[in-house]
Amino acid sequence: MSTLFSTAASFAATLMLGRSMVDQVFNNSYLQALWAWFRSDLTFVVPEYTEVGERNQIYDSVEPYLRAKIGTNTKRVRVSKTTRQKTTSFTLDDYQEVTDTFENFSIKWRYDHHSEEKRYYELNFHKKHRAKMSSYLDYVVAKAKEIKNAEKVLRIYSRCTSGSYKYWESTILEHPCTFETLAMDPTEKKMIMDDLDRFVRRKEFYKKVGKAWKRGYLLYGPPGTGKSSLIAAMANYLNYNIYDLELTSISNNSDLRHSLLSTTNRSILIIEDIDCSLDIQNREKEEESDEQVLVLTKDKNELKQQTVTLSGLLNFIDGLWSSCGDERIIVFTTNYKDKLDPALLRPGRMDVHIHMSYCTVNGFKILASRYLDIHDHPLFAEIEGLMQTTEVTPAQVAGQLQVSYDADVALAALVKFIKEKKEEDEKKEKEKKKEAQAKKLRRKRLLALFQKIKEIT
Ligand SMILES: Nc1ncnc2c1ncn2[C@@H]1O[C@H](COP(=O)(O)OP(=O)(O)OP(=O)(O)O)[C@@H](O)[C@H]1O
Ligand SMILES: [Mg+2]
Repeated sequence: MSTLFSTAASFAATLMLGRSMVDQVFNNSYLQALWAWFRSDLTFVVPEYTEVGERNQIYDSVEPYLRAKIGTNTKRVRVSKTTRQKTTSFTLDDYQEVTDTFENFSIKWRYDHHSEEKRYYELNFHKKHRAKMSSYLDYVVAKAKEIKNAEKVLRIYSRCTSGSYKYWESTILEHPCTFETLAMDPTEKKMIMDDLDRFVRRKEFYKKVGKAWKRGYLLYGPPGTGKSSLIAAMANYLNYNIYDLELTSISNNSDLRHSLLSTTNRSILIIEDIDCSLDIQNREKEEESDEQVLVLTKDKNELKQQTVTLSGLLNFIDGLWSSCGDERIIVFTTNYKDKLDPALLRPGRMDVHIHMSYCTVNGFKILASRYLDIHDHPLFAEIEGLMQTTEVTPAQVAGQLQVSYDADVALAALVKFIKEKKEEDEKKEKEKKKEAQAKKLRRKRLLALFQKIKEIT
C-alpha cells in the first residue's frame, strides 16, 4: 500500500514539475514568437471594445453574421425568441466554434471571454490567406448589416457595472408605441416625423455646413403625457437602437466620455428626467466655478465626489463626442422645463422642444380607437366637453379605457374618473384660494401691528 502511495506521490510531483516547465516555456514570449513562426495558422482577435473604449464595429457584426453559420461542429448554441421576433435566433455559447468559408478557404471563429468586460471573438485561418482577411471582414460587416436590417429587431441599452468596469447591456426593445398609436396633436406628430425624415436625409447638408450629424430633442410635460412613449415611437420609426443613459450612474466626466464613445451610430441617446438626475443651479451665480454648476445628486447629502458637470455634458452634446459619430439623436426629458439651465436648451444642443400636453380631444379619439376599436360613441360628446375643462393625462385616459373591453363600461369609467378629477381639482383650487386669502389677511394684520408699534414708539 505504502509503495503504491509513494509511486502516486512521485508521479504527481513529476507531473507538476512537468507542468510548470511547460508553463515556463509557453510563457516565454520569444519561444511563443518562435512557435507562432513555425505554425501555419494565424489568429486574429476581435475584442468588443477598441483601445479608446469605442464599440468595435467588427465585433458587433460577427454575432449576427455567425448566427447563420452555426452548424454541426458547434456543441453548444444559445436559443432565444421574443414575441416580436419572426424567427428563433441561435447564437454561439461561450468557447464555442464555428467554421466559415470565403473564396474557397476556411476560417474558424471562436467566442471567448476572460471576464464579463473582456468579450472577444477569435478568428483562425491559414497564414497564406492573410492578405484576403481585410476583404473578408468587410464582407462580414456588410452581410451583418443586411441581416440586421432584415430582422428589424431594435435594442435598448442600459449601463451596467461589473466591479469597477462599466458597460452597456442590451435587451430587445419591444415597445409597441408608434406615431400611429401615440395620442398627440396630428400636426405636431407630422412636424416631428418630417423633422426626423429631414434629419436622416441630410447627411450631405451637415457635411457641407460643417455641423455634426446629430439632432437634440427636449420633451417636456407632466408625468404620463407620453414622453417615453414618443421616444419609443421615434426609435420604431427610424429603426434606431436606444441608449438609456442614467446620469446618476455616471461617476465623473471621464466615465461620461467612455459611456458616450461606446454607443453606436444610428441610435437615440436618451437622458430621462434631467431635472431629477442633476441638481441644476444657476450658471450666472456660479460663474467662478463652471465645473460646479451641475452636481450629480438625488440626495443632497450624497454630494460625494465631484461628479458630472454641466460643462462635461455640454462638451459631449456639441463637442468632441458628437463629431465622432453619425446619425445621432439625443433626447432629454423633463417634467419641469423651467428648471433647466438655459445653456442646455439653446439651439444646437436641444434643436427641437416638444411640449407633451394633457390629453386633448384628438388624443382621446386616438386612444379610444386603439384600446376599444371605436370611432364614435354616445358618450364621446360628454367626454370631450369634460376634457375642455379638466386636465387628464393620456396615461390616465388609457388606464380607464383598459377597465373593460366593453366600450360602454370603459367610457362610463372614464366619465366617472374625469368628473371625480374635476371635483378634486376644484377642491384644490378652492383650498389654494383660501390659503392665499389667509396669507393676505395674516400679512395685513402683521402690517397693522407694526404700524401700531411704530405709533407707540
Ligand atoms: N401621448 C400618449 N399616447 C399614447 N399613450 C400614452 C400617451 N401618454 C401616455 N400614454 C400611456 O401611458 C403610459 C405612460 O406614459 P409615458 O411613460 O410615455 O409617460 P411619460 O410622459 O414618459 O411619464 P413620466 O414623466 O412619468 O416619465 C404609456 O405606457 C402609455 O400606455
Ligand atoms: Mg417617461
